[in-house]
Amino acid sequence: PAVEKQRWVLNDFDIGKPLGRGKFGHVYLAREKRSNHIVALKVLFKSQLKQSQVEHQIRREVEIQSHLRHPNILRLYGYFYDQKRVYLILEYAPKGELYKELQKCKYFSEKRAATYIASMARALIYCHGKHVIHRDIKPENLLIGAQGELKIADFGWAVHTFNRRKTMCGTLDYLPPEMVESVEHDASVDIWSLGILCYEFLYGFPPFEAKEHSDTYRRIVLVDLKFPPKPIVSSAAKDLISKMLVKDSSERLPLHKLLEHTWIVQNADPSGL
Ligand SMILES: Clc1cnc2c(Nc3ccc(N4CCOCC4)cc3)nc(-c3cccnc3)cn12
Repeated sequence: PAVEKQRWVLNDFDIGKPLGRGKFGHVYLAREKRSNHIVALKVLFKSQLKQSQVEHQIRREVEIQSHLRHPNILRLYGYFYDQKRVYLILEYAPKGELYKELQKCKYFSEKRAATYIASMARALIYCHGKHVIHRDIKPENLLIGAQGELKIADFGWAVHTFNRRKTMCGTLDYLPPEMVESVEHDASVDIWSLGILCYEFLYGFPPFEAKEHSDTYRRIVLVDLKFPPKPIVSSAAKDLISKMLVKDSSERLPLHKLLEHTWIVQNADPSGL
């Protein structure tokens, strides 16, 4: 559509209040002057991107997110840049950041948690169908839409998995580095992270949290999964989490099976908002 070909410039927007600070710059509320369309404008400083060598990551984020269309994935409408900055034109999420909501509530009810997890599963099924792995599912990357629905934002760590044949026929010798750089993991990394997210929604902290990184690392590789006595959580919820946090990635519950799990069927709001 025409909007895709649009060459945006900063002057096309009225800039509003800062919504918050990201790692490489600020996010502002903004209004596109011709359409009066409200958007979020993420401003990234080229100097900082260069310093942290993340230009390719931003380019990948734009490439991937601009092609995804799903109610639970934040839209990326376009981008532009000037001398010093890169600007991402993003869908505005009117109810802000999910992790602040989780901090406020401490933990979510089983109905709210299941509704969020079901919508995340549907968004990830959509991504995986397009050979996109998010790889960075966590509360900080989730925003809340106008009807309270979850929006996966920040595809900074997403990758496009080449639907490669398992064995590369012929020699690898002629493959460029980016082809040989194997996407060492597959889409099941997002199932694991969704299991962590489900646990954190229900208990208020992630399952393998520890003071030292080395302890967290050990608890993850051992899958040292414990369910505290409080808050009281149904055995159906614990059963689902136990089927997602499995060391062998091929044994993790597939996302479409998650949507048929008793806990989801009995607790998720079918509107999926
Ligand atoms: Cl991208 C993108 C799209 N929409 C948002 C958004 N939306 C948003 C809405 C509402 C409220 N408020 C609601 C009333 O209470 C005060 C906060 C905050 C953010 N925030 C961020 C963001 C990013 C970094 C830090 N902090 C917020 C990024 N966004």
